[in-house]
Amino acid sequence: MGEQEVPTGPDKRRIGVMGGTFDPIHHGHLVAASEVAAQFHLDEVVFVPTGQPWQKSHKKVSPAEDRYLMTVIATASNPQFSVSRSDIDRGGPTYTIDTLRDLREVHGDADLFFITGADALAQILTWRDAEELFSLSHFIGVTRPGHVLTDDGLPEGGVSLVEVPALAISSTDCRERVAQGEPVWYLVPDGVVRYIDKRQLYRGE
Ligand SMILES: Nc1ncnc2c1ncn2[C@@H]1O[C@H](COP(=O)(O)OP(=O)(O)OP(=O)(O)O)[C@@H](O)[C@H]1O
Ligand SMILES: O=C(O)c1ccc[n+]([C@@H]2O[C@H](COP(=O)([O-])O)[C@@H](O)[C@H]2O)c1
Repeated sequence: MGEQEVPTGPDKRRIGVMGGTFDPIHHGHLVAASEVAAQFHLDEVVFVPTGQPWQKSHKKVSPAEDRYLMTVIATASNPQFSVSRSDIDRGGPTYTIDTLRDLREVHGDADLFFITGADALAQILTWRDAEELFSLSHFIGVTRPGHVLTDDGLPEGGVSLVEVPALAISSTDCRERVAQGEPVWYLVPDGVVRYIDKRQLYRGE
């Protein structure tokens, strides 16, 4: 496993931020967060489920409370992982610039490391206030099967690229499997399988 050197202040807490729609959260998200936490010696990874993901407004997205609870269930057993309601409670469309400002208020002068898959990293220049994002957090792009990981066009020194164990899992595929009556065991944590069943999510989609 690689060890990563990135600029940081002395004795500052190092906090990973894993933003996502998490509809549902799956093992691809969890492995990415775990691997980055290990390689970057993070003290904590905060998972932040989106409120309204504006770039997914053409898609049906499950209620925020269901996505929040699945994220809590999936991360509960890891003492390094926590979940923030910041994007959900702010209301309106979710912009990462707001997420990072909120986390800065809560975590003082900690170093923030925003974790994105290769697909999300490729879109980052379309995000609100893209140029300012890099002054609030370091960005970590992780490999994802089917996507090319590159920092082309992104600010020098603002992004690290990291190889994580390849899990060809997507939330879209999980939703489609449930809709077709196929299993999602071992693609998502056991408690999330049970929660999807209990709340009858993704049926008939
Ligand atoms: N299998 C995976 N490997 C690495 N990164 C991933 C993986 N799945 C998702 N990510 C990253 O996790 C973050 C949140 O992803 P998101 O919640 O949109 O999941 P998704 O599987 O891409 O969902 P959907 O299929 O609904 O678009 C994004 O930065 C995304 O790139
Ligand atoms: O800030 C933006 O404009 C922006 C646009 C699209 C996505 N994001 C963030 O990127 C993360 C992954 O988003 P998604 O839609 O792939 O789940 C999540 O934290 C989103 O809030 C942020």
